[in-house]
Formats: sequence, C-alpha cells, structure tokens
Amino acid sequence: MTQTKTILRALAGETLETPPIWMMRQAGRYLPEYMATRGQAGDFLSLCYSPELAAEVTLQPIRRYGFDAAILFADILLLPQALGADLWFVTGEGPRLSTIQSQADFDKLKPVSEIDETLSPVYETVKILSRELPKETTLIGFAGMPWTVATYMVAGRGTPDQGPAHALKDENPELFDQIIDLLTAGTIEYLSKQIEAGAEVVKLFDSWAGSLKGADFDKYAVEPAKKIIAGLKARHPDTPIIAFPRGAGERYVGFAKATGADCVALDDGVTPEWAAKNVQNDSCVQGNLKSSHMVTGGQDLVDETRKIVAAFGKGPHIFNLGHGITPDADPANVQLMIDTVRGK
Ligand SMILES: Cc1c2[nH]c(c1CCC(=O)O)Cc1[nH]c(c(CCC(=O)O)c1C)Cc1[nH]c(c(CCC(=O)O)c1C)Cc1[nH]c(c(C)c1CCC(=O)O)C2
Repeated sequence: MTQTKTILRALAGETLETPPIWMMRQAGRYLPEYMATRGQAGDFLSLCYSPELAAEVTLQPIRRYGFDAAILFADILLLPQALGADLWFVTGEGPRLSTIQSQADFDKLKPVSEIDETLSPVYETVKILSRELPKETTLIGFAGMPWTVATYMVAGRGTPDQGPAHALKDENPELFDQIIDLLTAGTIEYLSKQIEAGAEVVKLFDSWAGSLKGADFDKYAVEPAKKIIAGLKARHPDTPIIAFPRGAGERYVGFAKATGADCVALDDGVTPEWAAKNVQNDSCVQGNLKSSHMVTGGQDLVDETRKIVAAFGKGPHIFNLGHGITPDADPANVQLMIDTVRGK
C-alpha cells in the first residue's frame, strides 16, 4: 500500500523534502492544558489509566502544533505494574516500585497472560485515538525495553548509574536473565495489543542502553530488541518499529541491521553529520535536537535545527529531540522549532 502519512513514508525509506516532526514527551508538564487535565485526573497514574483523559492529553500537542505523529500517553512502567510490581510516583522525585532482589521476589510476579487485566485501559486509549486523530497524523505506541525497565524494577526507582541492576546482572545472572526474558515476552504481548487496537508504529525506549558496555550491550540491548522486533514482525509484519538505544554512541552503527528496526532514534550525544554517514546509511533515523533548546530558544535553536535538517537531508529522517522535552520548556520555542523545520 502506498503511504500518504509522512512519518510512514519516512519509515518506508523515503527521503522527504521536509522531514516529518514530532517530539518526545510532547504531552507533558510544559503545557498548561496538560497540567489542567492531569489535575482533573487526580494524579499521573490515574491519567494513564483513564482512556478519555489520556486520549485528551495525547491530542493536546496535535491541536496546538499539528505534529505529524501523536504518541500514546502512558508510561514504560505500566508493564511492570501489570506484571505485579507495586508502582507509585512521588511528586518532584519520580517513580517508586517494589524491588526485585531475590528469586522469591521474582516468583511473586504474574505471568504475561495476565497483563491485559491491568493494561486494557491503555488499549482503549489507543482505540479512541485512532478514531479521533486527524487523518494525516500517525499514531505511535510504545514500551520500554527490558534492560531499562529492569533497572527500575531491580532498584525500585531511577538511579544515576543503574548500579543496582548492574550488580544483580553480575552477581545473579540466572535471576537477572529471568527478569529480562519475562519483560521481553511481556513487551511483545503489550505492543501487539497496542497495534491491534490501532497503533500504526511502535517505539522501543531503551533510555539506559548507554550504561551497557561491550558484550553486555549485545546481550541486554541488541538481543532483546532482536527478539521483540522478530516477535512483533511475525504477528504484524507491516508495522514499522523505531528503536531508541539512548546513549549507544558508536554502537548506533549497525543497530538497525542487527535488530531489524526500521528506524533508530538518536540522542544528542552524536553529531548529525556523523550519524548521517554512519547510521542513516542503514535505515531511517529520528532526532536529534538537544532538549535544552526548548528552554533557551533564540537564534541557537534556529541554527541547530537547520543544521540537523541539512545533515539528514539526503536520506529518510524524522525530526525529533534527542530526549524528552522538560517541564521548564517554553511552548513558544516548540513552535519556533516546527516553523524552522517546515521552512516557515
Ligand atoms: C524512563 C522512562 C519513563 N517513562 C518513559 C521513559 C522512557 C523515555 C525517557 O527516557 O524519558 C516514557 C514515557 N513517559 C511518558 C510518555 C508519554 C508519551 C510522550 O508524550 O512522550 C512516554 C513515552 C509520560 C510521562 N511519564 C512521566 C511524566 C511526568 C509525570 C507527571 O505528569 O507528573 C510523563 C508526562 C513520569 C516518569 N516516567 C518515568 C520517569 C523516570 C518519570 C519521572 C521523571 C519525570 O517526571 O519526567 C519512566
């Protein structure tokens, strides 16, 4: 089928005159309308599990800016919650979970066959969105990658160096591998259901891939990605997949080929000139403006945006930030970035 949606065209390998654009965390705290709807829901997790309100916050940045894609409003930590981990958010600090330190902790988790009992509201959000989005807007579903999700499940919170997960992987690899395998199977199931509900693309967030070195990167970033992508392609061969091994650096080279991803998302730790030569030669790329430009704005934002568009101009490219937009960003800077990309 010939695609008309720009993101799907780029993901199919087409070089477009103007790259399509969306933004990580585009529904979020920098938008007053998001804060209002979150207030209505009560808290962040209630918002994730209220299909009408989650769909509403997903649509807000589409209405305000006309992005080419909408990303489902949810969180990577809903899957561990559906597998039986306790999850809550501490305002101003971030997520907290029950920890997994022993075989007994792991054995308390639920099987993948039970995740839909918790996650069905998320599928309902996807269904609402596929009805309500403008016809030119692509709907992206997502999940966290096993390594990144495991770093939170093991430590019970975000950690600066993922130390507790590294320690468990080194000291009790049998247990650690069981966690990775459960998350791998769970992710295939969760994303398949999002696709069946109407997600047209899925993105795999491996936010902490950069702390895996050498053979660990192959075992815990490349291998799970390969399995998840193969599992999804077997069930949904036409759904493109974006992989985001954040912080991969040199390991971005060949990542799409090694895993079967249709596109790799780049963080701002690599230059667009280098990535055009070494990564875009293999696949579509997404990225990679520094999120801090959404706070600082001005001529630097315009210059850097133009530089990225030019560097990736000879191949398939989806414009995005190198990581999520932060709560202190100015919504006017987002408009300036979009206008610059679209040459207005
Ligand atoms: C590591 C990770 C998480 N969640 C996610 C990741 C991977 C991407 C990344 O590296 O940022 C992914 C995510 N989280 C959220 C989305 C929604 C879609 C989007 O607009 O991008 C997506 C794709 C909403 C969210 N997830 C969260 C918020 C803020 C919660 C709030 O409204 O108070 C949002 C909008 C909370 C969250 N969720 C998580 C953390 C560590 C935190 C706290 C830090 C923070 O506050 O930014 C886990």
